[in-house]
Amino acid sequence: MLTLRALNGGYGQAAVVRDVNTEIGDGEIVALVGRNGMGKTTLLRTIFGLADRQGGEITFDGRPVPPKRPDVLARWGASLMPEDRGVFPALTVEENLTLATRKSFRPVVDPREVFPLLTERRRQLAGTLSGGQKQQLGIARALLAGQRLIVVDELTQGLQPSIVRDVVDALGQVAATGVAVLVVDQHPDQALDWCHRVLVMESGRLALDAPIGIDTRQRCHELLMLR
Ligand SMILES: Nc1ncnc2c1ncn2[C@@H]1O[C@H](COP(=O)(O)OP(=O)(O)OP(=O)(O)O)[C@@H](O)[C@H]1O
Repeated sequence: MLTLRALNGGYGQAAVVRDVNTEIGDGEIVALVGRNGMGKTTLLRTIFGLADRQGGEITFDGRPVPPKRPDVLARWGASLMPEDRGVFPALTVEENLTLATRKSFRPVVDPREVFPLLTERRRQLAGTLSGGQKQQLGIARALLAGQRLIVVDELTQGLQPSIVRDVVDALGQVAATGVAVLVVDQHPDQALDWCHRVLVMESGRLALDAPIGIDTRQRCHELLMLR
């Protein structure tokens, strides 16, 4: 579904993402991990046309994705929750959810059931929510808009463990219907427990791209120096 070929990206003259090649299939849940500053966010931004594509190709369901056109991927059913959560602070919670809703698509998991708080606070301005509450709203928006692909930068940022479990469960249910999921997680150790495949970024390149298994875990630990 999403294919990256020899992808380079960054900001103006600054090259950050270098020669990334990978493919994410229907229903696959992929974790993108790496130490701080290794280029995870820039890779996501390059895919979505929010950073400069400096070379390479991106295809989505076989169609070439033009650079600098976030609207195209959105129209094709891909959603991104960026690191800053991407909520509209001057709109209410409900308005934020309505804006993310697609006319012809209802996700298999209702984000309002995953995050009851969003119903309780539906009339509150999103800018007045706490960090963890904004995170729930951002993920809910990504679930509503992600008909084919859901991408979340820093999935567990600010979330209590019980909510993380609900989110992971929801993403699993969504993926079971064929939606692909790509998440950056600041707790790679946890992500390895529930993702199907892991991408490890080092200095803008993919140092590892492998299904989760005993060898993968060990290699990941070495690359991330978790032990
Ligand atoms: N707007 C920008 N202009 C120039 N360089 C940038 C910009 N944003 C990020 N960078 C640089 O790109 C590199 C990769 O940053 P990026 O945020 O993609 O890494 P990351 O792996 O997501 O890190 P973190 O886990 O800390 O968010 C860093 O060296 C960073 O300083």
